[in-house]
Amino acid sequence: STTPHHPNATGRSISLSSPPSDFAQKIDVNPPKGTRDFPPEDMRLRNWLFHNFREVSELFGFEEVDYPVLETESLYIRKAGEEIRDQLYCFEDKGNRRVALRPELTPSLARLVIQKGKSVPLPIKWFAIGQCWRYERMTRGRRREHYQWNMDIIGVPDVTGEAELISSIVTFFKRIGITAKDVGFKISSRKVLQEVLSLYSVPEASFAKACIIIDKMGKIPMEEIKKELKLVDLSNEAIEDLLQVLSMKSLTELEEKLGDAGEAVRELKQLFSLAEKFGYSEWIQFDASVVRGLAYYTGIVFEGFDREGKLRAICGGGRYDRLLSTFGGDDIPACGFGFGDAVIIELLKERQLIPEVPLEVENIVCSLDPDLQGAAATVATLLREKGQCVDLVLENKPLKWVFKRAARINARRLILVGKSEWERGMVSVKILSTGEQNQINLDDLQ
Ligand SMILES: OCc1cccc(Br)n1
Repeated sequence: STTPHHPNATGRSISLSSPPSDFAQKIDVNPPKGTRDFPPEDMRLRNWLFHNFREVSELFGFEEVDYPVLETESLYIRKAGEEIRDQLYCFEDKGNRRVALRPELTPSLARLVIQKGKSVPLPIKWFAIGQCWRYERMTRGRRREHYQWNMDIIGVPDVTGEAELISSIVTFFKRIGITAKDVGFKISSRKVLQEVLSLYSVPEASFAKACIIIDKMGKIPMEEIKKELKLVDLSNEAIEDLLQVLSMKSLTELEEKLGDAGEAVRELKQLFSLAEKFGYSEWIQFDASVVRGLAYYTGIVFEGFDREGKLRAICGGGRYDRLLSTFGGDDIPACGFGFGDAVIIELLKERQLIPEVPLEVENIVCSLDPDLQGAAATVATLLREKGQCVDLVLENKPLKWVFKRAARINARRLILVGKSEWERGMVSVKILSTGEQNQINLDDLQ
């Protein structure tokens, strides 16, 4: 070839068919701010986590669904002052449509349920694992994407729905070695808030906004909380009473305040009674301060927390009986939860429960002679057709290189295709853990 050869940064010679000025400027090899790559080792851990999400969901009889990561922006436009709205990853597409990268999965679920209408019998039990996005100023250096496991039950009005969902999360925790000593669930109901506010004839429109403000308790100063509650028309008396109720940690105390006639107390008592029957009482506690930060919750709300108090909420969910009707659908009761892929990994690291997820390849196959590359391919195919995993050495490499690769990929067997054996229809099989080596007839290879 007449084109000049220039060694590039890696020392490999490449033929520069065009003048050096076109030589590529090195790109930024990192992913966009706030996003992650999943190289093989991380991907194996993520697959392990998602496999457990899926196994539990299927154990509970839920069906997997998925939706586009891109949705119409209007799905998330709620006027309750939610953080998820402030951080919406939204833009106008080339068709002048306002679209957004989904910040959560529940609105997509509501959209699909309405789309399916009567063709899907109730109750619907669906689960999904999907990447969700937020555009947060990188000042806080937080992630802009995470994967969320969701389970939702549509069409069950009673707290048996929430009890079932919490049971599924407890089942998940147990499967990965997390116990009630590591994690608990704080449980309350937005009906507590509703019943307190109704004592002060607070307008319905203020309810969702008040919830979002209260969800910021512990994150912003109490004076700021009170100021914001005043701005949504709560009187000082209502605010003081509300804050007093929100500090309650016992259902008995709550019952003394609200009486036992209201839905809030009745539903919470029923949920704690069901928890006994499911066998997860030691995992849950009443905590009136839990309201969660999504505007559409209408009843029971819960969040999983690490008892050492070092991490952010592990998961969260609750009842959202009005969401479908706000999208123009029928008034169908619903409950669900979201479980992110990041905090749980931080917890497993804290507890030294990150599992070993090694790469495991059954066979590495290589030819000892360049003329036997085809024979090696035949052997690889024969094994693969029997369901055996094979790493086929694709180039003519010295044995030292092959052994090094076999160790790196954790291969159990090395299959060598040599001239003299091949002529007798045989290959050499070496068990790498013991060094035991035998010549095997191709027909007996399995
Ligand atoms: O949990 C709120 C949330 C939503 C989208 C992306 C990330 Br990271 N976090």
